[in-house]
Amino acid sequence: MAVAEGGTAGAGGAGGGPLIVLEGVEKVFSVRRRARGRGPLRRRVREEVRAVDGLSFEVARGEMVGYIGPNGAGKSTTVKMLTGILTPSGGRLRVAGLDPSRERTRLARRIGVVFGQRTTLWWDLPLRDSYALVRRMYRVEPARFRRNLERCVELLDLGPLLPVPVRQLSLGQRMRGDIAAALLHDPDVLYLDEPTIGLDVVSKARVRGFLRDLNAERGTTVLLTTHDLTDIEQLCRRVMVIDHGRLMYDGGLAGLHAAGESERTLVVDLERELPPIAVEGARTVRVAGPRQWLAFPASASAAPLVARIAEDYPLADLSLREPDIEDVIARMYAAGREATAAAAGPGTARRGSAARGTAGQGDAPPGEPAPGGADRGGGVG
Ligand SMILES: Nc1ncnc2c1ncn2[C@@H]1O[C@H](COP(=O)(O)OP(=O)(O)OP(=O)(O)O)[C@@H](O)[C@H]1O
Repeated sequence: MAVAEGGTAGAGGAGGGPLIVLEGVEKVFSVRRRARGRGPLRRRVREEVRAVDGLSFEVARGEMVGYIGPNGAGKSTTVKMLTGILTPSGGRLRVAGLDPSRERTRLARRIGVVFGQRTTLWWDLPLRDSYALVRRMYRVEPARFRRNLERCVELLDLGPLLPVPVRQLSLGQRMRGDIAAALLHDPDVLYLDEPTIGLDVVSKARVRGFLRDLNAERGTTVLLTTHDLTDIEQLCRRVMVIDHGRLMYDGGLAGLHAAGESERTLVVDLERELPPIAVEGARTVRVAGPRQWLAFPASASAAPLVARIAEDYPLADLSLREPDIEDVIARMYAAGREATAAAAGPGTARRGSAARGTAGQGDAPPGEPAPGGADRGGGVG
């Protein structure tokens, strides 16, 4: 596997080596669906859903990795296998040297999990009491618990919230509360699923700042699932893209933009209505009164472009729009498919291969499918 640029090599779980290892991991669900046709008496047929399909990667201790992909790509299924909630149908999986599904209790002491859309806190209890329960569940020594709680309270500004029942907290307050709960037992790995979803700009900045410090100061390994590219931009030097249960890309964010040929948009407000702006390095894609939208490659810097526009046009205001993750992935996926089809000849398009590092560098063939078992996953959290 390719450890991304900036990936920190380090000691793994039991000894040296990476902290998270997946080798050809698969997860196949067996679902029953009504057969095609009409009428209420249609037969129910059993179908396989290959949620994770030959996934291989490693994460070194201290890395902060973005794990992204479109809806239904297999991200949650991967995280559920990493936490031991689901058993893989095939392949090999280790976290901190442990087999998650077989050694789930031991692993629980080494990992923390935060789901943006659900809470692991007790709805009717004050935040403080939820933390006391977490301490008992994880059997955290009192001194260590006090130390960790004090740190989280200070850095996440939780002091005034400790006596408040969880149900009375705002989304941003609850998210900070959840992040603290996941860290009270000093986990080696933190899995974060959409930690900034629905948060306002200030709360997002606070959560991101906290995660950055946590990673820098304590070396906590973080696997971050998000639909917000700014989360990745500000936190992760490495990003993995998964689609249809397969690794499509593993590398830096700049390489991802290049692979998806994604574009950012500069929204320019002029002092008056003018013909479309003509400036090198961007193209005007929309004009509405004095407002114009200019698209430019996401891997390029906006600064020289802004300077050029300001020099030649009466600028009133401007803002920058990041590309949407789904859009970047869709473009990357289409580009990969076209490249593969072109290489294989006419009429032979197949699913894109994993791009590593930067676009087009060393495409790897998708994992060979292997026979899979069938079980149903429970919810996480
Ligand atoms: N318990 C289950 N039983 C049957 N199919 C499942 C189960 N859990 C997930 N799947 C299927 O596996 C595929 C991957 O789902 P998964 O939840 O891992 O995607 P995801 O990348 O987390 O998506 P999202 O961004 O929407 O959360 C989907 O097709 C989903 O319908």
